[in-house]
Amino acid sequence: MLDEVVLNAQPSTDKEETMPCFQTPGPTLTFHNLRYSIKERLGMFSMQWVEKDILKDVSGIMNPGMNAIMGPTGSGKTSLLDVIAGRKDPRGLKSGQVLVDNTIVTSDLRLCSAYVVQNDILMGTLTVRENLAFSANLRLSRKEYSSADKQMRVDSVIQELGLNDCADTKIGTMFLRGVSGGEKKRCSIGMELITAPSLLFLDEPTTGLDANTANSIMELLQKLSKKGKTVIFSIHQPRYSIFSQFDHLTLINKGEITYAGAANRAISYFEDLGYKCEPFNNPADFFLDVTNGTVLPQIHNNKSGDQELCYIKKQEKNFNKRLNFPISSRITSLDGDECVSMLQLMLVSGRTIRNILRNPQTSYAQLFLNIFFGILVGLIYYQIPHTLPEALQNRTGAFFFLVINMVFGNLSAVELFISERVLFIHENSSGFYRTSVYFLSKVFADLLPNRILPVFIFSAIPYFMMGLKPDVEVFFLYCVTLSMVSLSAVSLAFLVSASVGSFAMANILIALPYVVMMVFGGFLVNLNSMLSWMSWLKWASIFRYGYNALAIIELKGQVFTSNYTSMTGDMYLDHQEIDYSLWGFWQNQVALTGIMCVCLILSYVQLRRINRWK
Ligand SMILES: Nc1ncnc2c1ncn2[C@@H]1O[C@H](COP(=O)(O)OP(=O)(O)OP(=O)(O)O)[C@@H](O)[C@H]1O
Repeated sequence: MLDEVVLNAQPSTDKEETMPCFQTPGPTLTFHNLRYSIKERLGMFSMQWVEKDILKDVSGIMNPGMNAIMGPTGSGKTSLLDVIAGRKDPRGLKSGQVLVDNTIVTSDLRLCSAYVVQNDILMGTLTVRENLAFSANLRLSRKEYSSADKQMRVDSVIQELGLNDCADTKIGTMFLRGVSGGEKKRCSIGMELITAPSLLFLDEPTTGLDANTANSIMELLQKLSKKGKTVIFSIHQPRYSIFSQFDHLTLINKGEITYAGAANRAISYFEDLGYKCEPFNNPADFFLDVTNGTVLPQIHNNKSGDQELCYIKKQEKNFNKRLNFPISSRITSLDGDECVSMLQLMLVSGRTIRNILRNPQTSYAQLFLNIFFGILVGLIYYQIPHTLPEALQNRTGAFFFLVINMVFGNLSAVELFISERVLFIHENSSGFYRTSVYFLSKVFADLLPNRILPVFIFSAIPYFMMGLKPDVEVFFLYCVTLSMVSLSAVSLAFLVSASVGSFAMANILIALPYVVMMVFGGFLVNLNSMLSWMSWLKWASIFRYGYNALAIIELKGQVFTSNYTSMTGDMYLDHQEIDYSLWGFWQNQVALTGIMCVCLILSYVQLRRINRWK
């Protein structure tokens, strides 16, 4: 269920408070004997799989405050964070439980907690304020929050995160320089704070930031934790000023916990075990050296990690007494699903349109390409005569060329879902909107305006330059045919785009069906003389349906002459075995509509099947 989710959100009556979204007390999270494994193929071509444990029977507690998960590269920090945040594929969890305030939670925890990913995932063409408003509008209940309340929530998050100066600056894209890395990270945190979560997960929040920016991000997190939130984050090798802000430390190495307890007790714990932290050494570096085995104990000590395990057990006992409300009560999906879906559709479509308008390079290129090829086709087939053989050869050639342009001119559609894949996965799994809403927003806001309008421009230019039938109805049917060809080609590109994650794969996969369809289009090869077991492919050819429909509307009822003979268009269509009856024409449109619908339905199915687990 990916309906609107509100976690501990304050009702609108709280709006007079200065920072209502940061007031809630955070829960205590514990995890017990977690064993998480992944399956790996033995060799590249091997059919055998082995299970590799990446978390080995780990337990711990995270109380309200700053909870750091630290360890060397590949130690399992992110995996531990993802498992306790409900973001990792649950099939890999072989044993163990995660409890929040003494209630067992499943992967649904992701719908009622906040998770800030390592690589900021934001819409680059929108400003900081617009991104935050998008999160507020989709995730705050309409029943509890008026538009003014949501606006106020956005303003308070901007103020709290110190984003005032860049609130109206765009995040930035490949073509557009936007806010700084630190501001982007703050905005990502703000996207989650909009729902006033009391439990906040962050995956390596300081990675890629300079020392000062990293420090200010951690100060911000500490400020939030002081207001009672449970902040849990993975971090690689923090400097001392950052380490000193931790309340609780979980040290992990090779999937096993080497320390879990108060951050300020960690040094004495390791000293008790015989490891000595040199004066002026950064404790974080010291702990990593110990876990890596770079530092050896200076005195032999029989104490083991059991001492710390006792500490964990004692804590467990304490928090077990505190029985708060069950976590499930935090998930408040709204009544009136239809209304919610319509609102989501409006908001997501609005963002898509805004994104297209602010990033118009592709649309301009598409329009320019259409005008260019329209004029080119018009010039090549300028004023086609009614004398044979040019009359038929040029007309059929022009139709096939038009269809080719229509199909291949829409290749750019393969990028649609690929370019936003990460954003979609993040927002969808965090409960911003449903898959169907995202899909329909693309259909309404991209497919229709971006793929039909340019077709009419492209169709009109060569039609009059070529001197085809001067008849309004015929011109209209000609435009409808080319639009249908365009839509079915785009739908196929959508299907490929929703099925794969990389442009390289998408280009290979889309080129293959387009070329096969072109060969079976009825112009390059006589389909009646083909091997019978291959000729069925003509039924799946967009080119064939488009070409046949154009040939019918232009050639039917025309007479072409030469010095010695004359030939009707009907005779030519008969000869090509093209059914030019009324149904004969419309069955091409029905087939194109069918291809379009099947491709769109399959695209939606593919979007739903995208792996949302990390
Ligand atoms: N889905 C997966 N498929 C294959 N291996 C995985 C998967 N998830 C985690 N691993 C492996 O588990 C180990 C721990 O990975 P994880 O990303 O949790 O480490 P980390 O401590 O966060 O590392 P880093 O600091 O480099 O991000 C690594 O060896 C990693 O390759």
